[in-house]
Amino acid sequence: MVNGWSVLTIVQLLFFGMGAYYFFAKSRKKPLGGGISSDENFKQLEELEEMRHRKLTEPLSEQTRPRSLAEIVGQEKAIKALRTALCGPNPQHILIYGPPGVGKTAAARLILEEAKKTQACPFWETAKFVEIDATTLQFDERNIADPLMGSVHDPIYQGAGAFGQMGIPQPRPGAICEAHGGVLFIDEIGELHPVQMNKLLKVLEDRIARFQSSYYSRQNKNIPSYIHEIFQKGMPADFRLIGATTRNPSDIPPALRSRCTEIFFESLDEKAVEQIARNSLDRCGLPYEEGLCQKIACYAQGGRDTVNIIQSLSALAVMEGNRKIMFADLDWVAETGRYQPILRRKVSKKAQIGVVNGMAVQGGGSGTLLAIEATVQKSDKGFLTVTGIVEEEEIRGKQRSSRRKSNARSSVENVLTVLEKYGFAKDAYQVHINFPGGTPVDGPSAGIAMFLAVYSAFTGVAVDGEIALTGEIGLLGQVLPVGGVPDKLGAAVDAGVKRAFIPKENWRESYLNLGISVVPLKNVDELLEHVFRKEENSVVVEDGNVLTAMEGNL
Ligand SMILES: Nc1ncnc2c1ncn2[C@@H]1O[C@H](COP(=O)(O)OP(=O)(O)OP(=O)(O)O)[C@@H](O)[C@H]1O
Repeated sequence: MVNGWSVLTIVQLLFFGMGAYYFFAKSRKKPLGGGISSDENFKQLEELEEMRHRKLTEPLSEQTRPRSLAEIVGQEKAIKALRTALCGPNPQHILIYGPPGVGKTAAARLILEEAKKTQACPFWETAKFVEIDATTLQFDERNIADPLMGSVHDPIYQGAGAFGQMGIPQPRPGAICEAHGGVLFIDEIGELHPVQMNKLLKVLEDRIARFQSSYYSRQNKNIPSYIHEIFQKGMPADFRLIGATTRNPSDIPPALRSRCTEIFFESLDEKAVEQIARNSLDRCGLPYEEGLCQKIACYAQGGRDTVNIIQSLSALAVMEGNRKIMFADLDWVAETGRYQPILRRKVSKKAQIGVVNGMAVQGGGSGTLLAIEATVQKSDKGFLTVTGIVEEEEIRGKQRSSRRKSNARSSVENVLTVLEKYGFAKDAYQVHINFPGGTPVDGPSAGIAMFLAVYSAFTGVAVDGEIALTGEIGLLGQVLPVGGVPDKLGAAVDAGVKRAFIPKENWRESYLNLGISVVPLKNVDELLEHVFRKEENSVVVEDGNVLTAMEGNL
């Protein structure tokens, strides 16, 4: 009996086990949504999990990324402006301009956390920083997928799932909704398609994301109430925008600019690059030869270049088993990476005839010094040659574009007219003005600098090498205001300029703290008075120290 019971029990258990296995195996084979069997699903999940565990070491660029605003080097003014714009009780939308690799993205990534620490700031602890790169956003006219603005997954699509079968359109929120309550950072914002830009402007205005679909009907009872609400009232998209760009402000649509606080990141000077190199090398933990950071600054334009060079140096040290990074290693990295030594122009202490330093702004809004050379020779008939400038400019309008003679070229002609007041006869001289160095000059702000160069060449009086100028010239010799003066003065300070001349209307009290003498001008008479009045001219011009434009070694 006992044996009979146990045989029956064993048989029953056997049948039960087989049944359970049958059902289990069947359920694994049962297709999931999208026609994938659960076996396949398990397999894919396992592969994903394995991929997640397989990690390479953290790249140096990650290790050296600034972790606080204090670690962003050489951008003190811009960081202060960023704090002012975002960390107060009423945060603003922001546009950040600047050359590549100088800390724009790094600063944007840190500013929201900084704002959260401020008492009055409206960002919640959970506020998100959502980052998107405009160069990767392909504009899709059919609006099937839009990671920025969001899209609607209509029931006609394959894989629209259970909702699709019931004819329900499904709104898919984009980055603007994800960033609700926080910050939306759009890198390279200047690359947005004009249609995307217009949609973004609308969202900044309304702070709502709207969704539309021809499959949506208010009467459709199948549609869940939350989807009805999204179609009827939109989805909240109240965020602060931070856009970063390497383009010039004039390339950004005025409608966007007018809604944003504009902040300018500077190109990094040698000292800043050295500091970034020192910080990064310290984080690598490898000793290095004294003076290596200064040498890195000869090759690196900005922070990204610096970090890349150090990444190669540390890899080389590990590969060759070196204990210390040496100059020779840097030479090898520079050679194989095709890094060119950077010419950081310092002004010459020598006074020169027909050579002056103009102050200019280049792409991304950073300041630079520009040499301007002039020669004047007696001739039977007047002749003007200008080299190194943009001869013609294209003006692009909405409907059409047109070309005109460049502002710089017209400005040279103004200069010669003004010089007539000083005894210069246009018809009796051959004048050649040159802008060496390959920086394209396309604006009128070199007016007074060209005037001084030609005046010097015409009179044979040398100009102090440690002065620099910016300002448009009017036909009556007035000095007219120009843009970018703070950046221009920054570049003048870096290049060792002692006196800088600017239009009176550009004057600001803060220029008193620059450590150089900044002189405001109303007209070119004042300029000549300041530059050539003996007692004010700090440079004693000895004969052997005077060069002409042709002899001058710039
Ligand atoms: N001013 C700086 N101070 C410290 N590190 C910097 C600075 N600028 C750049 N770096 C380093 O270079 C890396 C790249 O800089 P970042 O991405 O912020 O440049 P960017 O200005 O946004 O350039 P892009 O316009 O090309 O996006 C940073 O992660 C950081 O390691």
